[in-house]
Amino acid sequence: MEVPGRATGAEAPWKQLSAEELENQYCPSRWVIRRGAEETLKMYTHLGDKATKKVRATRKSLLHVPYGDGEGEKLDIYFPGEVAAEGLPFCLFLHGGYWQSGSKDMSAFMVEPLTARGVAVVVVAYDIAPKGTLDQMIDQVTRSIAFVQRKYPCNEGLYLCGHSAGAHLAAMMLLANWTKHGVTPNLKGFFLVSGIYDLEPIVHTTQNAPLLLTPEDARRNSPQLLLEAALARPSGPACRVLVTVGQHDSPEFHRQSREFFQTLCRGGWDASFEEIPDVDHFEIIWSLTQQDFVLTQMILSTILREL
Ligand SMILES: N[C@@H](CC(=O)c1ccccc1NC=O)C(=O)O
Repeated sequence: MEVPGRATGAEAPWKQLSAEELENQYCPSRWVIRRGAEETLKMYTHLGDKATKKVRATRKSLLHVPYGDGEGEKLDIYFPGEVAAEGLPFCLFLHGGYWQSGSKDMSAFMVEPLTARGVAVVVVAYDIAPKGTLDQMIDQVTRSIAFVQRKYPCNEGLYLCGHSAGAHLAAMMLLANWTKHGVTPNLKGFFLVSGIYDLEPIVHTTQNAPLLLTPEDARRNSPQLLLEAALARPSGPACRVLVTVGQHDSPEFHRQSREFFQTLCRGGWDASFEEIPDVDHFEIIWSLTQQDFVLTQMILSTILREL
């Protein structure tokens, strides 16, 4: 089946936007509909904090586990039962915040509903900018996955979920070269939520101030370009990729998700695309605290169907 996409060589659509409009399109809080931008960002922090405190008090967990020697290379593991069991599916979560804000300590959104259904959740920290560069973050995420595979070799599957900038980091793992890590992680699925896959437009926005990405850095770290060039299925055959975007995400975020999905299809990946109704860029992730949220259900049914 021919999947429609941009013809090679055609000008990228974002290049036709004015500097002001580009800034607007890549500032997710300007597109929220139910509350103001500032109130939304506060609520996101508050709900993340609250969910994290709650699961740390109620779930069996291993907190601040080092996956490398760096100060920031830590992860939290939350278990479904009373014991730190091994033969479980593990869902690793990568928080968003434009690679410059957020932390694992306010990002345990999906922990309660997933652990309630028998899935262990790992919330991964990485060094955000300006401390970390994008190349370092990608390397850290790669090592965190190798670490979990090594620690739990009898796992029932590793699933990777990322939000926004975290979805970018997760998507880069579709292209990871595991040979130098001496372990092949049992990756069975990717849940990419409101992500950015082509970083080039970011270079021309104020979001780039702490990141200091050159156009070359952006291209080297863009899964959209890397997959277009590879057009192959780099990972195991039984790996599913769910690309989702919020109904109220900006048109550029919609375009990025749709084009990434189309490229995945062309590369032979088992990919699907869902626009999640009635949510903005932040509601899409904080609603994962709810068992009956449509995206929580999609994640759970993907993981549990595989068992
Ligand atoms: N300064 C941005 C914040 C932002 O983009 C963001 C915040 C929390 C979680 C994800 C985000 N976006 C992408 O990583 C804004 O105002 O929308």
